[in-house]
Amino acid sequence: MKILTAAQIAEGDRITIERQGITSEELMERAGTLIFKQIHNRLQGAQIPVKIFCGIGNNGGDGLVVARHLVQHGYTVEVYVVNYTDKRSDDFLNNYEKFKETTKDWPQLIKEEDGIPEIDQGDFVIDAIFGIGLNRKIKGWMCKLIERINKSGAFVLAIDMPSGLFPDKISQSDAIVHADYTLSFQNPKLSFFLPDTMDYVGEFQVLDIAIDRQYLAEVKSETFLVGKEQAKILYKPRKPNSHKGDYGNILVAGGSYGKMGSVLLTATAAMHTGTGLCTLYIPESGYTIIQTGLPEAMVITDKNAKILSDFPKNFKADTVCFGPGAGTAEETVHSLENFLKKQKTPMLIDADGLNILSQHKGLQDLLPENSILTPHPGELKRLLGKWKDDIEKLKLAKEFSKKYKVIIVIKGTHTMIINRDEIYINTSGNPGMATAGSGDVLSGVITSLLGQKYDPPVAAVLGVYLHGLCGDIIAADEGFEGLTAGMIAQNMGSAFKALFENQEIA
Ligand SMILES: NC(=O)C1=CN([C@@H]2O[C@H](COP(=O)(O)OP(=O)(O)OC[C@H]3O[C@@H](n4cnc5c(N)ncnc54)[C@H](O)[C@@H]3O)[C@@H](O)[C@H]2O)[C@@H](O)CC1
Ligand SMILES: Nc1ncnc2c1ncn2[C@@H]1O[C@H](COP(=O)(O)OP(=O)(O)O)[C@@H](O)[C@H]1O
Ligand SMILES: [K+]
Repeated sequence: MKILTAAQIAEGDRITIERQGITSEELMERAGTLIFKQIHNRLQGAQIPVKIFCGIGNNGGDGLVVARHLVQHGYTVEVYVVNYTDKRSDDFLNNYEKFKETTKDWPQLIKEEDGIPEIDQGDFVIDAIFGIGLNRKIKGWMCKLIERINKSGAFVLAIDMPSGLFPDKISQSDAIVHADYTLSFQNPKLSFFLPDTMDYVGEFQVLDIAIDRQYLAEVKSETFLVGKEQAKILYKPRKPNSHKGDYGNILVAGGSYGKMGSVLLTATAAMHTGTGLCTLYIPESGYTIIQTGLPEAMVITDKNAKILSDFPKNFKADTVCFGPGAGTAEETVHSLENFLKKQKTPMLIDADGLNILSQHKGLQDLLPENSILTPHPGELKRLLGKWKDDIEKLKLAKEFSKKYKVIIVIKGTHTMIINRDEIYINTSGNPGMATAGSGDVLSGVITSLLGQKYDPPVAAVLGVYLHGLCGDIIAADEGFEGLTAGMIAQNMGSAFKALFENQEIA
């Protein structure tokens, strides 16, 4: 699914109105009615005090539609218009009149701090102050209103977006509604997925308001959401008439004394992702650990007992994963440099491999084209330098991706795959995966797909999705706390199976 900018969403509304031969008020009625139905489904007529705060634009208009339906269905509703200016939108005004006609009552106007009502913990607050039209930071008494909403402890439902949040930039103000739930129209917004802003959104659901399908199909976006539907079509079925040589001969290089488990996890994950042949290149002291832990894999040992210092001269792999547990010793820098010089096909660099690249920037020029880097935020900061906010982080990552012709997988709650100007936002995974070694497993999954000749951007996008999906499948049985990286590595097969099953896990 595409992530659209505020301007593209507004254009979608305009085209929909034109092509469907409806008025903008009818589109607003459609949007507001869908929100009402969701609320009505949840509340089932319960007499919870509902307080709706409406701005004076179309987000406020949506709020008034919801308010009218709630009143008509017998809910206890207080409607407030956050009247910071009298320049109200036409569709707001139409619904303002309609509300009065239907309910025989005007909403209450808030024009200053004194007019802000008390909000109790037991209230159900609907935030319809600002949506995608926010174009500057919120000032004055409206900050006090937002502060009161946030401090109230009431359940807060945001319409389209929490007020104060921009769809695709970061607010420098803390006057942002902290929603428990957001019901958004048609396409989710970028800020729903960024670490800086996602907590304001709470849980969210996207409602289909039937924006023109042709417009949605044709509109150009460089930011995409990856769910099961998108991941499924990337999968390449295995052929009956095939042998292990068809599924990649990969090399996993890394490990150091005390950190041999990392490469074991990586290689185990690769084997369970369908790799034909897997060889590990590890310090000599890891030999027994790996041969016992993963009998399917072959092992070549470095001459150094505790760290990598060299590279396997007479070994040719389809792709290489370098870095898990490797450390950053001078000898290991030399080892990575040799791999980079020798490997002509895209490879994957993770963990200490990335730290070495950050400390020895000259090595970045040696990265084979379309290699994949898989940093967590700490590793990314070392690689790119500091950023002001998540939007600048994405800009820096795109610049790095273009300069070095590589793909960057920024790991996190919503892992983002950066391929030049494109961003793919992953939707699978859960907090149970915030556990030691789950990143090592991801490296094994993506390297395996690279070895199976998936195009590097596809290997990254599909690998990240499957890794998260596997985590979700395990968490469904074991809970978040019970989930370990080893379980993900061992159970990757279940993620492939779930790609083609109907039940909704992620
Ligand atoms: N056609 C329709 O009727 C539809 C309406 N929708 C709703 O329309 C919303 C967008 O409506 P609008 O474009 O009217 O914008 P908003 O209702 O989000 O904002 C209203 C106006 O406030 C002003 N403003 C922006 N930032 C401000 C600030 N910090 N302080 C004071 N004033 C500020 C701007 O002039 C803006 O146009 C969406 O979020 C959604 O809720 C659509 O999503 C669905 C279709
Ligand atoms: N809250 C979360 N929700 C979804 N996925 C998560 C969450 N926390 C961590 N992950 C995933 O787990 C992995 C953690 O990787 P990383 O930080 O490198 O761990 P390690 O270094 O221990 O291997 C990443 O793929 C990340 O996206
Ligand atoms: K809102």
